[in-house]
Amino acid sequence: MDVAVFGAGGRMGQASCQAVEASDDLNLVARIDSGDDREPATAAQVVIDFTHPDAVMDNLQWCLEHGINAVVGTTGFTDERLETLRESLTQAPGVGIVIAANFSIGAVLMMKFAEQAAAFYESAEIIELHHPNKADAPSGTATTTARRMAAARTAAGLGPSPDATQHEVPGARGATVDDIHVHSVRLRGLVAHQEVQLGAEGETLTIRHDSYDRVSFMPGVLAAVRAVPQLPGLTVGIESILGL
Ligand SMILES: NC(=O)C1=CN([C@@H]2O[C@H](COP(=O)(O)OP(=O)(O)OC[C@H]3O[C@@H](n4cnc5c(N)ncnc54)[C@H](OP(=O)(O)O)[C@@H]3O)[C@@H](O)[C@H]2O)C=CC1
Ligand SMILES: O=C(O)C1=N[C@H](C(=O)O)C[C@H](O)C1
Repeated sequence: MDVAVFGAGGRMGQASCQAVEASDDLNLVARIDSGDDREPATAAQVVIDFTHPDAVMDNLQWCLEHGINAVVGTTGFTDERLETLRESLTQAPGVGIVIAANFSIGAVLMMKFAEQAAAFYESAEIIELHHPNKADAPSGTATTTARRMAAARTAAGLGPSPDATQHEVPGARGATVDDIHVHSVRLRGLVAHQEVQLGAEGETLTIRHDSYDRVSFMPGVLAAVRAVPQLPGLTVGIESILGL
């Protein structure tokens, strides 16, 4: 299968190019960076996009106009953006887009376990920790985890986590995503890490995932690349591709 990488010179783009080139069944036909002509990518059946939240929607519009499938790891997907893509996909029959906030197997499992556990604990908070060159906060993984946990909590009849704070320095309690507090650490030496902390009377549960190297994302990226031609429309997350 012929593959193009958008954001090829970036951290994830470089790792993706290496992974595609190392695969017997995939052929890297274009490396596209900001300002490059995308024309060489018209030879691809699948585009991998690891660019920037400000660039990704335009890139995907281009893919749809050219009938090219896409595997997208770039963050910044709001419900509105996903709805825009669903509408655009109706004009591009047969084309598939897979978007995942995190392609590492451990992170996919961490999100699933956190969602399962969320219904059983009165308190829940998320701490995400990343390298200091990351453009966005909170991370896409933390936002996705918080939304899934919040939905599970609501379904279980739980309200917001108990919190008697009345006086705080602004930001001390982090951001809130669907009523779940999310704390973002940016630290030289880190790659991508997340801890979900849950608490009930007399016990806590911590679910932690660490990506120490960007190779950790590649099995998930390649599984999505191989699957997307058979997945017309929008697929969010790779759980179904991994058979979870
Ligand atoms: N889903 C997942 O598993 C993962 C997702 N990510 C996400 O992937 C994204 C990229 O992360 P990372 O690789 O660390 O970032 P980098 O900044 O290292 O790389 C982004 C690259 O995209 C290029 N770029 C920007 N705009 C365009 C465009 N319009 N067309 C083509 N290339 C473009 C940049 O070029 P220039 O510098 O010249 O602007 C840069 O080379 C982020 O949103 C990040 O959160 C990261 C890791 C895992
Ligand atoms: O920018 C990163 O590095 C990462 N971005 C994704 C996110 O925002 O969740 C995935 C992973 O955490 C690494």
